[in-house]
Amino acid sequence: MRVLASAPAKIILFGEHSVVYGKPAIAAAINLRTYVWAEFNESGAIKIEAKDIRVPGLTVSFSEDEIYFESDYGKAAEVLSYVRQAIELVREEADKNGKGITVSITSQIPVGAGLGSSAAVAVATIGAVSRLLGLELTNEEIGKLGHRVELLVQGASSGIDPTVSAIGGFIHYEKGKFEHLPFMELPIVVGYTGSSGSTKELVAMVRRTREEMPEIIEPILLSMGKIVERAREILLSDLDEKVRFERLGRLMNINHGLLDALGVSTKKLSELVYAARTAGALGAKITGAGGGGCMYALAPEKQSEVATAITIAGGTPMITEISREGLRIEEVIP
Ligand SMILES: Nc1ncnc2c1ncn2[C@@H]1O[C@H](COP(=O)(O)OP(=O)(O)OP(=O)(O)O)[C@@H](O)[C@H]1O
Ligand SMILES: C[C@@](O)(CCO)CC(=O)[O-]
Ligand SMILES: [Mg+2]
Repeated sequence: MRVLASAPAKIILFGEHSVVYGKPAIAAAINLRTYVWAEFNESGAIKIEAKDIRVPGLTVSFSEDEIYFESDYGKAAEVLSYVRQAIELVREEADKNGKGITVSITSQIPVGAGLGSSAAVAVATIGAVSRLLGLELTNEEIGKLGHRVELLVQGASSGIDPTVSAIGGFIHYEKGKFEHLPFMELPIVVGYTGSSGSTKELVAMVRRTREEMPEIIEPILLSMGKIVERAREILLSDLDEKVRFERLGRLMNINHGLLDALGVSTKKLSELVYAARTAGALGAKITGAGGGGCMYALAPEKQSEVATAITIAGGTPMITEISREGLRIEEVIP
């Protein structure tokens, strides 16, 4: 039997980092996906084929007639830890530790770019392997297992990324609980800096700063939570669309400034943010953990101008749509 599952990327509209400290956040699934095939193998081992992930620490030596490969096994194993933990959690749930499983991954989501590649790979793996093992889990339950995977690998995770990847759409999230917001098309442009950041390291860095100067960092986190409350009110209001976007844009700009104050922006991210605003975006901010990766801009009727400005500033624009669907079982071959 072979099973193919897929799970989407996400953007965090408001509230990354503060959500780790129990504040609310708003996120949406987007139409870039990670695909995972799962099947049994005869060896009894877990085998992971990650087709588009770079292996760190690989050295290749060429002599006259031979090629030698050396790899830093620690680093190579670490990069696959989300997938390994996802498979192991499902095997524990299914109480079927004995069978070998091969998992094969292809992904459209840039890695370490704030678009939730870690959550999508964990959720799609759990989806495929749980179906292979005959477990009947809801998407919400799979999102919770995805959260456990992120906690095991990163040490800290709010759970917003695996939740939105599993259930899809547009959500308000707070302390493990989510609420679907009314589905709406948002005129956004995502700008990718081309560099990456590690969520594990960025979350740890914010934690250290908060421990060092709680009286300064706590009010910033509180303020981020208030931004989310206002944004939720605006999204649920019957205000005219133009007014709604203007207000959301202002909140995005404040949220970006606070993320910058936490130290998670980079020169390139801020350049893309300012380029987008100059080209007419109503608001622009980092999305996800930062340290590289992506920003997004809200740009009604200005999406192509903003995309051009992001390109000129050295980034890669992506005009994405919100994905109603979360985890999907694409194929089951008996
Ligand atoms: N296609 C993939 N195959 C295997 N592992 C992947 C894949 N995509 C992502 N990962 C895992 O996720 C890690 C990146 O996760 P990280 O949380 O640091 O960034 P992100 O999820 O892309 O961004 P953010 O958490 O800010 O949304 C990679 O180092 C790798 O371990
Ligand atoms: C930085 C963070 O808030 C969002 C990463 O997309 C981490 C998390 O919520 O787990
Ligand atoms: Mg992640």
